[in-house]
Amino acid sequence: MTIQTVSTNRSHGGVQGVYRHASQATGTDMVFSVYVPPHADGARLPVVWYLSGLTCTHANVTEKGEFRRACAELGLIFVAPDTSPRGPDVPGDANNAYDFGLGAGFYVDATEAPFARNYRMWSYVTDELPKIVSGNFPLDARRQSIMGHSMGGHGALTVALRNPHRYRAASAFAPIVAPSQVPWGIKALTGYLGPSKEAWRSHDTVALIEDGAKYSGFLVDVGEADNFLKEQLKPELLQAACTKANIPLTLRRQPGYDHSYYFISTFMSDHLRWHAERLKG
Ligand SMILES: N[C@@H](CCC(=O)N[C@@H](CSC=O)C(=O)NCC(=O)O)C(=O)O
Repeated sequence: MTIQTVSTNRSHGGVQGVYRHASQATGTDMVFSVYVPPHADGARLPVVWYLSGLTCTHANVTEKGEFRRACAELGLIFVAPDTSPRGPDVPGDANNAYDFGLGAGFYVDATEAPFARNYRMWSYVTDELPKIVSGNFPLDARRQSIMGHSMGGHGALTVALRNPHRYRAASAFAPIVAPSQVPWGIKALTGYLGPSKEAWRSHDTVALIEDGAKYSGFLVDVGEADNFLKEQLKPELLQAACTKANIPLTLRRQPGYDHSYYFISTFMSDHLRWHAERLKG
């Protein structure tokens, strides 16, 4: 499991790195970023995984997420994977749309041809990448948490609900909470998993909760001026499901904020503090 260093930069006393490796999960090269905060020699640190949204690579949050000052203060490693496999032989959307295929892996292991060969982002983010990061960075695997934005918020919440003992905290910015019920999700889940809605339920936050998944609680921020709020995000469905299942949800509706990294970066340090509280000890 060798990784190649693409770049490293000193930042807030720690190191922001970008790395490349050959992925067995996706059958392609994959690029990810890791911020390691200043720390004592030999220390093992808690880690926050960040899953990005449609059209993103590792670079969007790395360059615009404004997480490093808080991670340095709180002693958190921050890892940002890509959102899909990429390469000349990787199939994408037939019409080059932004919401399927390249940059839009939806954090599932595809079962449908021709996507099943490469689109294995569930295995990548929950299995292969954690092993690679554990083997190359000073992380404490007992202290992990996960967050994400939009499609990545969907990824973070579903990964946490299905692995509640591994991820001690989960939060999201503008997550797609019920992909089975909204256009982005219906397109992606049909394309990757096929038409049977039964197969979608384990990749749908609201359906997972309806089906009995439990979690210690979520922090979710949405912008009230987000153009995707009503058609694609539908936070009210998460609120109803959490209320019914007695899952604590802190849902904050932020007036005037949209879907962009201006929104995410504004509330990033709140989320990291919330994670750090739950990653203590
Ligand atoms: N190009 C599309 C919208 C694409 C978009 O807004 N992508 C978001 C994530 S959306 C849900 O997963 C994003 O994070 N973009 C990258 C960025 O740096 O802002 C359109 O124009 O409608």
